[in-house]
Amino acid sequence: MTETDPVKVMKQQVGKAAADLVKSGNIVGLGTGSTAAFMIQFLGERMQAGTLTDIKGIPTSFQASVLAKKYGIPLTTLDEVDRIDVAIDGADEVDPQKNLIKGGGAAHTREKIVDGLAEQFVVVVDSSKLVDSLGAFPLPVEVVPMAIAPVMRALEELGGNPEIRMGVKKDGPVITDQGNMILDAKFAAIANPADLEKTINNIPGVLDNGLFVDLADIILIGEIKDSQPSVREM
Ligand SMILES: O=C(CO)[C@H](O)[C@H](O)COP(=O)(O)O
Repeated sequence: MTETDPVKVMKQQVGKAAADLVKSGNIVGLGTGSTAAFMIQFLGERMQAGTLTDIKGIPTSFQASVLAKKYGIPLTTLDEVDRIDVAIDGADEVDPQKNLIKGGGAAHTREKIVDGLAEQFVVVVDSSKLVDSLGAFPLPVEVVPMAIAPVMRALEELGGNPEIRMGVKKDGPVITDQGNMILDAKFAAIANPADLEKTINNIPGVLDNGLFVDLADIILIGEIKDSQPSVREM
């Protein structure tokens, strides 16, 4: 590993540790984001080295699908399999109860489908993602475009201060893999993630929000201690 940026080193380490958990024959949920991208790369390297055979990936986004193809991981769909053995995905925040905020990459709707179906859901983060309580990271909410105004009003009533996520190197809003828009809602604090997840998802026009409650089984945390990268489990 030649990477020198400490955050990238932590992401790389934890991505490798997660890829090492996958067993031959597994159906694997492939997460989205820069940390999950390292995991997909290491899965491909294990396949090349012959230490991992006969796996199939279920991508959580266009990005994951492109990376899987790049690294030679065969893909399948939820129509074709009746189980996902393990899903490995990043997160934007992780609290001590292993609840998450996801969706920094606008992929949380598909991620919740795939990660939630997996027999084991492994989260890969660098140590900067650990928080005492969720909410400093604005909560991503995927919204059907025609409902954007009423959903914004409903989120404001909940204290969410929503903003439409805008594109980078693209004028106008971010459009998700499903053709929808993203609102980022900044709550002062999220006291009850389970209640808020359900309340937001009950607003007509909302597909899903980035609160992942009681879904994660293992959190792998990349950190740097005494100048050495390491991985610990929560
Ligand atoms: O939820 C996600 C995408 O929707 C990502 O997993 C999350 O944003 C973390 O990304 P990164 O590993 O790049 O920090």
